[in-house]
Formats: sequence, structure tokens, C-alpha cells
Amino acid sequence: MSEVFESEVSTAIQAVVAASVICRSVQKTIADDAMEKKDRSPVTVADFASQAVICRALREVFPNDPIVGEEDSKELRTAENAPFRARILKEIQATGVEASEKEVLSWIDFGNHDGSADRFWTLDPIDGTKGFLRKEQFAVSLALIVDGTIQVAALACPNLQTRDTWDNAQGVVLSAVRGQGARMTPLDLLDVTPHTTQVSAIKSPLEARLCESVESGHTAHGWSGNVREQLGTTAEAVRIDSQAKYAVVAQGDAEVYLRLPTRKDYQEKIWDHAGGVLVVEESGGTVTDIDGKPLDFSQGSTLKNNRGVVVTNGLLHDDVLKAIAAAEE
Ligand SMILES: Nc1ncnc2c1ncn2[C@@H]1O[C@H](COP(=O)(O)O)[C@@H](OP(=O)(O)O)[C@H]1O
Ligand SMILES: [Mg+2]
Ligand SMILES: [Mg+2]
Ligand SMILES: [Mg+2]
Repeated sequence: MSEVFESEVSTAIQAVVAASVICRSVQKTIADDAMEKKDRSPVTVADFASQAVICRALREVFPNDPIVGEEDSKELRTAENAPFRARILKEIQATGVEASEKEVLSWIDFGNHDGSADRFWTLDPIDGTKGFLRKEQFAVSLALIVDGTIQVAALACPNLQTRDTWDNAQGVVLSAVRGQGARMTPLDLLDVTPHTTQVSAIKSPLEARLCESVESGHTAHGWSGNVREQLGTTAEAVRIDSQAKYAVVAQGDAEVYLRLPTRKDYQEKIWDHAGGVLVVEESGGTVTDIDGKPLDFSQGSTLKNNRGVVVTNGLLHDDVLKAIAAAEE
């Protein structure tokens, strides 16, 4: 019997939707406006605001649950970043939430857990920050992990227009509880009856539609080209930022999402995958690493026991793993 997790999934959906509203508004007005983190990757006002409001919402309902979030407030607290802090506060207040700067910083840091607990949430407040800055795809991804197993997921893709989207509404939120299937609703119409998502039924490798990251630093584009050759598919891989790729596979618009390592020492972060993985699995798909091993979410904040990530509709999984091995550069 799967557990129900009713309050967890509804809280998670509401939280990612509230954060998405902030992100969309910032994305419309933002120039090329990011702070650089220690690893030189970008972070925006919206990444911090999103993490703050989601952590606050989780803390209210589940005060004992630790949160493993991507961001922390350390660099934000410096004197030179005072204007950045003020803008984060302004964006949060604009949604009607009463807050002080001090509170916002403390909400962000609710997300500082290392993932060593039996039960914890993992949060990517904006996944695909580079896509966000290009005004393209991004996602807000939240998942609950219990004893190393992802049990609940909410994945908002505020700019994703799917085949299935109601009246061409832009933006969807996908959610899943393990054992209960995955659902999708328009981001702005949460009251409509959700659609159940289901991966594609395509079995022939020749017909496989692939997607991959836009960023050549995040996935090996050349290697995936060779994989397509091995499979015999002629279609170009579609490049999409963020966990929107998981959403695309979950609802049957692509059969395969490849994340092929560009270097040996990179460990995938759990928040870059947990939400998307459960949504795909509960839509009938399969997710492993490039060696066919299940992703191991019991190792803290990274997937240190895995190499890369392979997402398929399940039917094509073995063919894709073989092609990856045969095409390894
Ligand atoms: N060398 C690398 N290999 C794989 N992923 C990487 C990477 N360096 C950074 N990333 C991750 O790639 C994510 C974006 O994935 P994608 O390219 O599919 O949109 C980033 O998430 P953030 O944007 O949340 O920081 C970041 O965590
Ligand atoms: Mg980042
Ligand atoms: Mg990310
Ligand atoms: Mg992020």
C-alpha cells in the first residue's frame, strides 16, 4: 500500500505555484541581471525569492521536515548585495506576503540541510537559471524523499506549452505521489480536473524523439549525436532548459532525455532531478544513470553513486542504454 501524502502533495503544489508567480513576474522585467555564485554559476532575485516563499510554506505545515535547497543566503548578506536583498524583499511583498529582510534571509536558510535525514524535502527554486535569463524554459522543482525514496513531487514549468495544455494556457504544474500516478494542470487554472500524464507508447528506436540540455557544459552534445546515430533516429535532439525535459517525456512529447556527463568529477545534484524523476516514473517511464543503475537519493545532496542520467518512456530504455555504451567517446 502506498502512503497517501495528501497534505504533502497539496502543500507542495501550492508552494511551487506561488513561487512561479514571482518568477514569471521577475522574468518579464529582468535584464541580464544575475549575481555570480562561488562556482561561477548565475543566481537571480527570483531564485532567492522562490526559495524563500517555498521554504516558508513548507515550514508552516511541516515544521520538523528539513529542506535541502540549492541556494543559501551567505553571499546575499554582504553589504554590497544590499540592493539585491531589497529587490528580493520587494518581489515577495508584491505577492501580499508580509515580511522583513531578516525573515526572508532566514526562510532561504531553512533550505540549508545536507540531506542526511530520513525524511526531507529537496528544492530547486529555479532550475535552468540560464534558461530563465534567456527568457526561455525554467522549472520550480520540489520533492519529498523518505528513506532514500522519492515519495512526492511538484514540478512547475511556467513557460511550458504542451500538446495537452488547456486553451493554449502557458505554464503547467505536474505532480505525483509514488504509487498514485502523475497529474498535470495549467499553472493558472488549478481548479480544473487534472489530466493524468502518460509516457509515449513508441517502441521503435528509429522513431525516438530525444531532448537534452541547451548548455554544452551540462551534457555532452557530441555523445548524444552519436547515440542518435546508433539508434538510427534522424530527428535532431530538442534542446530545452531545466526539468521541463522531464515534463516533456512524462506527457509523451519525447521518448528520451539524455544527460551525458561532460567530465568525470561532476556529481549531479538531487534537486536537479528528484521532482522530475518521480513525475516520469509515475507516468510510466524509467530513469537510471548511464550504466543502467537506479538513481541513489540516499547519499546527501548529490547523486555521487551515479554517472549522468537517462530518462525514457521505459519501452526504449534498454536500446538507449546500449546505444550510450556503444557511442561513448
Ligand atoms: N557540469 C555539469 N553537468 C551537469 N549539470 C550541471 C553541471 N553544472 C551545472 N549543472 C546543473 O545544470 C542545471 C541546469 O540544467 P539544464 O542545463 O538541464 O537546464 C543547473 O541547475 P540550476 O539552473 O538550477 O543551477 C546546475 O545545477
Ligand atoms: Mg544554480
Ligand atoms: Mg537546477
Ligand atoms: Mg536552481
